[in-house]
Amino acid sequence: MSVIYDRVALIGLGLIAGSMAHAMRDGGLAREIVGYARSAETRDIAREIGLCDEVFDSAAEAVKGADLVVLAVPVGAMGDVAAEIAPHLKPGATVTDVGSVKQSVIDAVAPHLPEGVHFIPGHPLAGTEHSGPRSGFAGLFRNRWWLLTPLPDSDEAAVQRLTGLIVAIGAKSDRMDPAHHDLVLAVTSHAPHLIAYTMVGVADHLRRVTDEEVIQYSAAGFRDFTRIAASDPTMWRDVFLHNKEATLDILGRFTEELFMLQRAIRMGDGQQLFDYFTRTRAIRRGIIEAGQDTNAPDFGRSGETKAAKE
Ligand SMILES: NC(=O)c1ccc[n+]([C@@H]2O[C@H](COP(=O)([O-])OP(=O)(O)OC[C@H]3O[C@@H](n4cnc5c(N)ncnc54)[C@H](O)[C@@H]3O)[C@@H](O)[C@H]2O)c1
Ligand SMILES: O=C(O)C(=O)C[C@]1(C(=O)O)C=C[C@@H](O)C=C1
Repeated sequence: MSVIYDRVALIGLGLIAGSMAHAMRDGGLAREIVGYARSAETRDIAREIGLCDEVFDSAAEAVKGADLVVLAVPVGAMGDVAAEIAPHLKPGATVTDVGSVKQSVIDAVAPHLPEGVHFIPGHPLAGTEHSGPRSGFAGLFRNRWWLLTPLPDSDEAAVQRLTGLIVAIGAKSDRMDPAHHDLVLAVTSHAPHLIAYTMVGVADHLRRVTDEEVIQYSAAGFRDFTRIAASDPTMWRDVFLHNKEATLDILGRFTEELFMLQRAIRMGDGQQLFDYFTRTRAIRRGIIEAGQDTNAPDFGRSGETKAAKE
């Protein structure tokens, strides 16, 4: 493959930036990959494992001369990072982000960026419960969606070039309106994470009553919840605080459905339960038939756990 950007600067050196670095290097997609992370420990690890060609001690230094700047920090930190790098950006550079929420990132970042710099917000729909500079791997984005939410005045050539990188990394690219993105992700990612966190919290309370049985005999479904609930607390705190309206809307709908099923159980209404589960099974089968179930089993790669990062 051929070089798409001469110099790429990764701001934040965790799971997503690290996976991009591996994928870009494997594909020869950038002549030079440089990076910056806030914590000195993360920068030292990144240097030790050769994650980038060079790791700088400031974001301002890292973005100098970069053709593509990727903001890969928690969504609550995007605005401050944008303010810090803005005076140092090369004219004509593209700035993108990988945040899990789009409208609030646009509101926080766009006002800081100078004219002549192309801001193209994005979100790869791929991740694991691991984080930190050791957790990335080249195959993370393979066959996964990577959504772009360009602004009305985004430069089409710049969007095409970024799309070229995303496709070369192995992902599938699509465009979406930012508010619509936030609603869709509230359903497919944000509310499910909150439910997983809650379920594991409930089990933790119960564990004290049942003397560890809940954890010891945890079945596959609950294990999946614990994987999700091991995700990074900073990242997910920021997701919920910055996609508040959509998440609360979906959680309201979720609660109504839960009460409806709760009532069916109480009333012994087996038909209602059966019909409901038949409908949800058909949805799952539809996803598989459409080839959308790309959650390959090798995603549980070694790396720091979210809790042990930074
Ligand atoms: N993990 C996922 O499943 C996933 C998937 C898609 C998108 N995202 C999004 O990607 C972004 C990064 O997530 P990740 O999983 O790579 O996180 P991570 O915790 O693995 O890495 C985050 C990096 O940002 C750095 N950082 C934190 N605050 C900073 C600040 N104020 N200034 C500079 N650096 C800072 C940390 O040192 C770390 O290097 C987040 O916005 C997240 O919403 C995550
Ligand atoms: O597989 C996982 O660990 C994930 O939760 C990844 C996941 C998701 O919900 O699908 C999490 C957050 C992101 O913004 C994108 C992807």
